[in-house]
Amino acid sequence: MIRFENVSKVYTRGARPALQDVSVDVQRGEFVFLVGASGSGKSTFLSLILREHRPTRGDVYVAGRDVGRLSGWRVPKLRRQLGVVFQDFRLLQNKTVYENVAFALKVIGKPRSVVRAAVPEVLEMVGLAGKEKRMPTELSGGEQQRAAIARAIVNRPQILLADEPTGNLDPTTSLGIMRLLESINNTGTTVVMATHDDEIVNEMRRRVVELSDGVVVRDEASGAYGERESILPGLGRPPVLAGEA
Ligand SMILES: Nc1ncnc2c1ncn2[C@@H]1O[C@H](COP(=O)(O)OP(=O)(O)OP(=O)(O)O)[C@@H](O)[C@H]1O
Repeated sequence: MIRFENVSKVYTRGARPALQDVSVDVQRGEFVFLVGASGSGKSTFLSLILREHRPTRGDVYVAGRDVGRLSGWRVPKLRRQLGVVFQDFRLLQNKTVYENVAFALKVIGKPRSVVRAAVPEVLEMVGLAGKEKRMPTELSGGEQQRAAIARAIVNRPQILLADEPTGNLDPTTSLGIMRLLESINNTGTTVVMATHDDEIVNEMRRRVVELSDGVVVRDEASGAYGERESILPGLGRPPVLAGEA
């Protein structure tokens, strides 16, 4: 579904590459955490999928298309296959929850009948039924992120990209957001999530791709946030219930 083939990205000539010879293959339906220190290249990785930038070397394939070589007029079609959520939610502040989600469909020309059917359904799915008329400022952080996720998936994209979606949320709220992302993934949507949230990565036990200075230093099928687990066995693992061991 997403394939990076020997991808390097240099933003400024002479500067250190933001990504260096990155090769990663994400299958349809996978859930992948992108981890790494600040500046390691996570956002750059996502921006190449979105064709916000083009690779300096190598190729990025999304749903079979070489997105670096896509002509400009095809980029909107690519982006329709991609839902995106951010740490800071990015809701339109002068629109209600309903309008925020409906807007995502209207701008791509969906007829009113589709909007009327799809918006309540997706708001129900993310747990915001009954809060359609609230303005973003009348929602908690977790609810704002749920609204942003609803907006990202209302068009049923094949891929959901999330850049630090729990970065502004407390641990309990974050867990709720992760359960939601998990349920979206369970419907077949491929999810790639950049995060610093070690607790969540350790809890979820999904594939982990770790970047360090733009280089993939780890790619584990069912990984933890960091290597320290191998030093401190048991850390971050779910507690073993009595009788289970
Ligand atoms: N638009 C840009 N122009 C120039 N350099 C950039 C640009 N975007 C990112 N960089 C540089 O590329 C490197 C990787 O940055 P990137 O934002 O991808 O890292 P990150 O892992 O997402 O960091 P964070 O966790 O802080 O969001 C950094 O050195 C950064 O300064």
